[in-house]
Amino acid sequence: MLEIQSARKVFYKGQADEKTALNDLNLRLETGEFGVVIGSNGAGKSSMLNAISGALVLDSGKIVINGDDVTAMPVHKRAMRLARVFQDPMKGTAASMTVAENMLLAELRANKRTLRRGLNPARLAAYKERLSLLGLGLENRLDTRVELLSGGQRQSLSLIMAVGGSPELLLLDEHTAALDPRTADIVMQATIRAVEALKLTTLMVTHNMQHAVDFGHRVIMLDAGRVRLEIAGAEKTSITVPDLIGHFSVKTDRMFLAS
Ligand SMILES: Nc1ncnc2c1ncn2[C@@H]1O[C@H](COP(=O)(O)OP(=O)(O)OP(=O)(O)O)[C@@H](O)[C@H]1O
Repeated sequence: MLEIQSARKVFYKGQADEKTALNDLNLRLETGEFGVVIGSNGAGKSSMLNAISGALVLDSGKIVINGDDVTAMPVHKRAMRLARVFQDPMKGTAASMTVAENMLLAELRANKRTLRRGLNPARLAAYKERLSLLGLGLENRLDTRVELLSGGQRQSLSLIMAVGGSPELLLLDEHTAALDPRTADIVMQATIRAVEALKLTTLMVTHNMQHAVDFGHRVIMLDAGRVRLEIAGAEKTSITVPDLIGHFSVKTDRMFLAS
C-alpha cells in the first residue's frame, strides 16, 4: 500500500519563477491496486513519481509504503522496495548482453549473492517461466542479444527485470510513450499480464487516454500539483476517451475564463 500525505514541493521558492510542483498532494493506493495517473504537462506527475522513489526531496509531507514512512530513506534503500520503468526502452537493459544475462544482472541487483552460481539450468528455467508471463515469446530467446529485440520486446524485458525482486510497488513512468501505437499496445498487454500474475501494486503515469480508459482500477487526474479527479469502479468501467479529454478541456476553459 502506498500513501502520499500532504506532499509539498516548491521549486525556486521566493523567486520570480517559483513553481509549485506538488501542492499538498494526497493519494492512497491499496495493495494490489493499479492506479493510472493522467494530467496535463506540468501537472506534477513526474514530481510525484520522483518523490515516491526518493529522487525528489519533499519540502514537507510523507511517503509511506506498506506502513513504513520512507520519506527520509535514501534512494538506493528505497530502490529495494520499488521498481520503476522509464520511457526509453534502451535504458533499462544492456544491449550487447543476452536476454538471460540481462535477467541475471537484474537478479544480481536484487540479491548480490546470486552471480556466483551463474546461468545454471535452474535459473534459466526460472527466467523462462518469468518471461513467458509477458506473452511475447521472449522465453524462447534467452540467448538472443538484447540489441536484436524489437523496442516493444526490449521494454517488456525491462519491465520483467524491474519486477524480479518482487517489489512492493511498481512505478510505470510513461513506459509506452516512446513506442509506436501498435507496439505501445503490445507492451501494455504484456504489462497487464505481468502485473496480474505477480499481483503488483502499480502506479502508471500516461498521456495515452485510451490506456487510461482500458487499464487499471482507478484513474487519478493531477492538476497543479494535487489530485483533481479520481474515477474508479463502475464509473471507470464506463468512461470513454472523450469523457476523459473533457475533464482536461474544463481546465482549459477555466483558464480562458480567468484570463
Ligand atoms: N527540477 C525542476 N526544477 C524546476 N522546476 C521543476 C523541476 N521539476 C519540475 N518542475 C516544475 O514543476 C512543475 C511540475 O512538473 P512535472 O515535471 O512534475 O510535471 P508533469 O506532470 O510530469 O509534466 P509532463 O507531463 O510535462 O512530464 C512544472 O511547473 C515544472 O516546470
